[in-house]
Amino acid sequence: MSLYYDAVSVLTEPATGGSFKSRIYSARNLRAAPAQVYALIIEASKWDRVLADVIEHADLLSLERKLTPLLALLLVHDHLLKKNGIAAPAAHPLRQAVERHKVRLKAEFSKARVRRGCASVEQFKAAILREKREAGGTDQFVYPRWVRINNICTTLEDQMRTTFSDYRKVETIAELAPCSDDRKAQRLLYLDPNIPDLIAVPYGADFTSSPAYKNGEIILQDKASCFPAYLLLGDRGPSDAWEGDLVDGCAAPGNKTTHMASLLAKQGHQQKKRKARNQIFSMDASAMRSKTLQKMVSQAGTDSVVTVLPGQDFLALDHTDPRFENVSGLLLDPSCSGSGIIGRDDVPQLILPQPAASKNAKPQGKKRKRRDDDHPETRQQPSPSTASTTNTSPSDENDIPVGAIDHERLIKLSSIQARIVEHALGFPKATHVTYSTCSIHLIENEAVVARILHSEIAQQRGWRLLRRDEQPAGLRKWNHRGVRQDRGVETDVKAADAPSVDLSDEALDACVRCWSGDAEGLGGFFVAGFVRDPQSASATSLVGDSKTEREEQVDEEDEWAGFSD
Ligand SMILES: C[S@@+](CC[C@H](N)C(=O)[O-])C[C@H]1O[C@@H](n2cnc3c(N)ncnc32)[C@H](O)[C@@H]1O
Repeated sequence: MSLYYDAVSVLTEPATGGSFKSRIYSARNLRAAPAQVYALIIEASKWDRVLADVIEHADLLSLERKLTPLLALLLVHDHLLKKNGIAAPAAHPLRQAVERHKVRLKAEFSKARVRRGCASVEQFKAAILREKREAGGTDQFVYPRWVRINNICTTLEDQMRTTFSDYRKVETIAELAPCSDDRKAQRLLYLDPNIPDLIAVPYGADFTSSPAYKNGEIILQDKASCFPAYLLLGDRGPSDAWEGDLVDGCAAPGNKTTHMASLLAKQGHQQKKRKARNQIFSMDASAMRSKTLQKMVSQAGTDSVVTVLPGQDFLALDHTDPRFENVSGLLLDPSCSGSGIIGRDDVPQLILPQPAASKNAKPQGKKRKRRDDDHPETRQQPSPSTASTTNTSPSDENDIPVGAIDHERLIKLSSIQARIVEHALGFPKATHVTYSTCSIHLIENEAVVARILHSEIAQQRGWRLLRRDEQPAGLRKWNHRGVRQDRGVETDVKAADAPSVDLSDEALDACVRCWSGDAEGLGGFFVAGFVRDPQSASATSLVGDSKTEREEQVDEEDEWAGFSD
């Protein structure tokens, strides 16, 4: 019986870091085998609509008051669909609570199958998976698995000859949509037109045991997360290779750091000839997350290019420190509300039968998708992508959006975000800076950009936005650009007070956006680039600014409690 209790606790406890699967496999409090718990949840989630119907029609929850909706669904799944039935002794009270109703349950299950015109359980399963996709809209919007080729140790051509040799190229992301239960079997591949060396494959594809993944030749990184490094380093070649050192100020787990290293490697022929190689200083204020960063840097083979500064607060970095005197480019991807992160199929959102008490209030058999507040036992936080596909979760690095987002919190976040970018603008030789978030909120995106452009440091030193026509080719043709007003977001702000941003059309066109729920297969994301003419200002006036920043930081100490360690 521990299998079912474990599955219930996994589904109801708040999500912490890591993917759903990795959380189960690393959980210390499970008594059943993690593989069994995971398999039960995944299988039951495929059948949830049917099982909820069967349980409601059999009146199981009214007749067996000990069963909660979630426990009932898991038990009935095994009772009806597992060869050996419920994994508990025959005399166990909960097993008996289900088996007492076996005739009714079986009859309702058969009725549901026949209603769909299916002759076998296999046909039935295919039909309900189709229904699920249609209901979830996932037949229209495809969220693929994104794979970035790591130019430090391989090339796209090499990978096409090896890891992807038996994959068939398709022309659109829509063709990566799952069309059967077995998504892993579909060896389809889409070459991304915006980001060089980026591939999309069907979401179910698993590379974690492939040599290319283990050797760091391929990195699982969402497309939007590749925008900042590409915007910063662009399509440079041997003749105009990047000059100077780079900083990734908010770097863990390290996707964008290793992407910068990979882009530099593409221009690397130059580096061999030069005495001084470009260095990347990569840091994270969280000591714990810096360990992941260091691990990722090593796994990607970038140790010789990247210097990790563990536990380093970017705002405390001294502009006059000789180590940073050649820093010309900085990438800032600070903590944000995470409101652009899509749940995808990480934590299954189960449709449950109605609990006995509320059932009489509604016509029998009517079902709706349960909201979290209907059933405390299903309360769970959305999980990533993916993000992060490098076995880290945006929940580690950003706030997790649950329902409406607190406006006060957004204001605090945006103020730190702006301070972080303004600090970046003060490095004496800096000429290029990118700012990104996985938030969909104007206040964390375009509004931060406007605030930065108006800042004293930006004005003094001649910083401006990198215009669309100056952006790398792949981003120039990306059509989702900055917005003047929030779109489809849920906050506690009244419509009349909703902010709008004072940026010119050209400035908005310089901002790059991604949205979930369209044909691009991404979550919400934002990135903008800032540039300056190196001749346009001196660095001397900046030392005083940085002291003030540190003083301000003490005032806002409560913000720093947000780190996960
Ligand atoms: C969105 S995550 C970064 C993800 C990372 N860029 C990647 O692509 O893998 C934000 C990170 O910024 C770090 N952070 C926030 N404020 C910071 C600061 N002032 N200095 C350094 N790191 C900071 C957080 O600890 C968190 O790990």
